Amino acid sequence: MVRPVIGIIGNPHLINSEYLVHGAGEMNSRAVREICNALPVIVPPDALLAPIEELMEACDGFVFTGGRPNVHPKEYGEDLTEDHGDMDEKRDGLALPLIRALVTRGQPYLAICRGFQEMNVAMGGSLHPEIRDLPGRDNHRMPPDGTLEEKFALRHDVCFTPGGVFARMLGAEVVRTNTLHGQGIKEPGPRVVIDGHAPDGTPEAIYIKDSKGFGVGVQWHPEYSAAQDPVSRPLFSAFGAAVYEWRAARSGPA
Ligand SMILES: N[C@@H](CCC(=O)NCCCC(=O)O)C(=O)O
Repeated sequence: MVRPVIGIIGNPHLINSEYLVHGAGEMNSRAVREICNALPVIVPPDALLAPIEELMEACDGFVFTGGRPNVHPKEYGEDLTEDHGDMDEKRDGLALPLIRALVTRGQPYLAICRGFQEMNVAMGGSLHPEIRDLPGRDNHRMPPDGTLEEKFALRHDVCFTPGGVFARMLGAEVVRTNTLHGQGIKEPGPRVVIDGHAPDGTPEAIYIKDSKGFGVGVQWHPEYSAAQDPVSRPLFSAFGAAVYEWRAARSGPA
């Protein structure tokens, strides 16, 4: 059986402070393989190496992964400050136009954490550089120390719009998630629908109004222990079903 291909947008990492590699968390590939039943392919986060037109033909769907560097504020019309932390303009240069093209085409994608923020910016929204500094907001950052299990521990609820896209897809109006981010949505893009919030009001789940295809973004990390998590499994399953439908519509049943 020829499985659909899901492109997993990677991140740059320096090995020994000198050797640049492009990679993505194994947990993303595992969720794509085990739940979506698709072939995971890690995509270099550089549009010069992986032009989006070629990517959209080579892959049936995409996962926009998390990443420590932030989206450059110039992408939403703001000046860079120290608060914005590290940047990755090459990834911005691939992810933002790719998301816009996927929305236009109706090709499936799942946006996670930085990917969620890229989705909002790509569609005309803005970000706040440090949401824990906002009145009434909690600290959503990854614990600086501890085990991976502690860093990805479930730490807050997400409340979905009753009867909305996420509530129907995940079969619940309130779910429990992890949280590993410092930035967050400030203003949603004109077509960005915020369908889920944390108790402190932080946007946690979005989709694009009047989209032709499957495309959702989550601020948390559903890829962690996805096969065992009651929220992650239906999320990746719905994404996988959309990718299979895309593949079947393009070239017959996979
Ligand atoms: N940089 C953004 C997005 C956060 C994110 O994607 N976190 C996952 C990586 C966690 C880590 O390696 O620190 C933000 O901080 O909001």
